[in-house]
Amino acid sequence: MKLQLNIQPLDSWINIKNEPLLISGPCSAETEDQLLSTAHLLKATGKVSVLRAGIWKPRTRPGEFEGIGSIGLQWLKRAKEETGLPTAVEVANAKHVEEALAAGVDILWIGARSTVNPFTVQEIADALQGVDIPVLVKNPVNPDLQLWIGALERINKAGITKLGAIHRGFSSFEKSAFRNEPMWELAIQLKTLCPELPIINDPSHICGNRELIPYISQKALDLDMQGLMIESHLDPSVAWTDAKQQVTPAALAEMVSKFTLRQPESKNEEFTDKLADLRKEIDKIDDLVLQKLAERMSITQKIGEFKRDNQVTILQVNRWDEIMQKRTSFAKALKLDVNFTEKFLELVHGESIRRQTEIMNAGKAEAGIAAEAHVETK
Ligand SMILES: C=C(O[C@@H]1C=C(C(=O)O)C=C[C@H]1O)C(=O)O
Repeated sequence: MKLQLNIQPLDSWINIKNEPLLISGPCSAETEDQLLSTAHLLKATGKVSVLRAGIWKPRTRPGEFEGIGSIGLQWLKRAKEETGLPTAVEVANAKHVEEALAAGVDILWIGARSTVNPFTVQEIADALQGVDIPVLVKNPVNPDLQLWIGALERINKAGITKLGAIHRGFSSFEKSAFRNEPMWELAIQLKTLCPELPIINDPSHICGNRELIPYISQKALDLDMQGLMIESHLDPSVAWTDAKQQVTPAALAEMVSKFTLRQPESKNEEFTDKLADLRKEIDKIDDLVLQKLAERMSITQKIGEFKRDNQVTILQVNRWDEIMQKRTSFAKALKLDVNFTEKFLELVHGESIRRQTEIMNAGKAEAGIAAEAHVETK
């Protein structure tokens, strides 16, 4: 089902100075001088459309720098007066909203740690009733698309139509090269559910280091995201927060000048004809893959009946191990990604087991079988 949000197009509420839309500024406002100097340097690049700065910082443990607080709003006001750049801050409760509105902040964003809590989001939404201001909603910390959507809906229901999402990646227990796993598929799902919702990528929080930011930014642009929020600091080495992931305004400008900007579609006839031909080939192959999968499933069902009649368990680890070994080395030879192949085979195995469970327990475990099928198709 499509997501019904009442939203206005991004370019009707942000004056995009340069493609791609770039929101930049320090992770935290530290001193008036730091914020103003950074703002002027960003403005001078000619590439930045909005100045961001965190002034209320949610920290995991007490005792760390929790943001400069309300005084930072006055610094942002000055930065805007001096540079002409509209400003954006993170708000995490009704008081933040009221103060930010009173100080003339142009754009508000809701952080990942707030998006996870519907009470917090509702409090912010209530404080925004009757206000006309753009709001950007970061994805929740955990990979839960429904929570992200729920927060967008709450803000939209409060009457905010200048609405966007920020993709900042998701926490994971697994060790990874990223601070937050991009899990692009969630952002893609959100875009599929609501194509008119602008999604802005936040490579700084996905990467957690400067080095990977160009790669993630380019990928986000190639996935047709509408903009980037990149943290910058006049001297990242002395930044009070997130020192490793901030870049200087000069490095930002250089990075952005190297991005390749691509269009979501082309009207070139030669291109569209060739694309249509290639897509026809894909359609045929997908049909064949599905037919073959259906054939495979009917054989596993036969095996299920055979096992049921001979009192043999469904799971056969040795056989499964053999399949994984053989198929992944075949996949390698075919130049298929091994990780992808493993994930695909695991899905197939799961479905094969589910079908055999149905056969083996017919009439005995209807509710459980239906529940598993439901989980898998959700
Ligand atoms: C189909 C079987 O049952 C299970 C499913 C398998 C499969 O889908 O290939 C392999 C091993 C078993 O865990 C089988 O035993 O061969």
